[in-house]
Amino acid sequence: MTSATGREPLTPDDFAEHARRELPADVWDFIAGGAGRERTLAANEAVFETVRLRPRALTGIEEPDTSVEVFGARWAAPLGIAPVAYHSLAHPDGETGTAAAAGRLGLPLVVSTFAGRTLEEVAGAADAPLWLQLYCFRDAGTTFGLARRARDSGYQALVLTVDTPFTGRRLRDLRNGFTLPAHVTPANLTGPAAAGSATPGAHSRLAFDRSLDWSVVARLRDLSGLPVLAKGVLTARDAGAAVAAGVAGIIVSNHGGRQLDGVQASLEALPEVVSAVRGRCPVFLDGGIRSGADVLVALALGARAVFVGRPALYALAAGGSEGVHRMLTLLIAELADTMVLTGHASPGTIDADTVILPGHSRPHTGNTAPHAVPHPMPCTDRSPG
Ligand SMILES: Cc1cc2nc3c(=O)[nH]c(=O)nc-3n(C[C@H](O)[C@H](O)[C@H](O)COP(=O)(O)O)c2cc1C
Ligand SMILES: CCCCCCC(=O)C(=O)O
Repeated sequence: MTSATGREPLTPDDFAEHARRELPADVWDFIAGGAGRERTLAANEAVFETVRLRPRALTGIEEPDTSVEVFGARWAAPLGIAPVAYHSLAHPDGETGTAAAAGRLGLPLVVSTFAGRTLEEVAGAADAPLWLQLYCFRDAGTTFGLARRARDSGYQALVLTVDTPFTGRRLRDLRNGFTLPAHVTPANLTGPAAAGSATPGAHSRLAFDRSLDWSVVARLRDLSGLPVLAKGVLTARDAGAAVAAGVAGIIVSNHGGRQLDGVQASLEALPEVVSAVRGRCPVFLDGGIRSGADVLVALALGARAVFVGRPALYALAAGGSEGVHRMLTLLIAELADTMVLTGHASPGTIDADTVILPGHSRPHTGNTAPHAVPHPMPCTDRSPG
């Protein structure tokens, strides 16, 4: 697991560089790419470059405790792995390798509806919390069957993806004519819900249920007995609808820039959602997290915890399960260092005054409570990557 320069990877970007060399070009494009002109994809990472941290000196903190409690479970850090389809595209270790790596570190994994391993196999490979991400199929029995299997095999929550009536227009995949290699199949699906020979985009248009409304949250919760989170919320209006529908949590996400190109970066949308939720459920974030400092910034703007998507697949491609373990270890170490240097002994004290947002020479000073909501993020100026 060495980079082009022959060195050990030290950051998620180092793993990405390795993965780019390892993977077939069309597989790299499927993972790395976004929708349309990839403006939102670029914005997700670029927005973190615009936030400044405020250090604190002589705080006496020797070893910070990075752990957080989520739905009664202790995570070793406010960090988990976002649902990403088909880990076996990146490495034969697949989702079981990712789950084992996350589990060794006490971090959660959200398993995709389009996992290449069965829910039960993944549950057997991990000690840490598992959540199941759900897409809702036109055949509702398929969706509800997945929810029941998750409950029966010890998954702790369901994550309903609400931003995907069909997958976005991913131009790289269209230009490449991307289809899945024969060995990569959705292990938990059969019949019309399984992708068959169609491209992922075409299959989603045939199989996903576009008639859904927010009442599906209560149906999933009632039949599984599991908490249901909504993933893909970017506005106060949708946050209010999600809370009214009874979600246990919200994941602020634009699907890694793969759905509606041109929407805000996840971090830009976070303060609006946190403000609308008013503490009624925890708010999480994914999109563009590439360092421990990024984790801290998202917490300062109100996230309870964050998830990484592509970095997990890149690390898997670079070094299998060990690669994922290494990448997560680096992120936790970076977070711990950043906490010491900004004066936080635990995630619960990371507040809005820890950061300065673009356009503000001084930090927000009105409310120093943990997870206070600072000024809205102004739009950032950027070009597609
Ligand atoms: C290759 C790939 C596959 C994905 N598959 C799913 C999926 O099956 N379900 C889902 O809700 N989100 C899926 N996502 C979106 C991720 O859950 C997450 O929102 C996004 O990757 C976060 O951004 P990041 O990659 O910058 O960390 C996928 C993302 C990628 C890159
Ligand atoms: C119909 C198969 C689609 C897999 C979708 C995975 C996903 O969400 C993604 O962003 O890609």
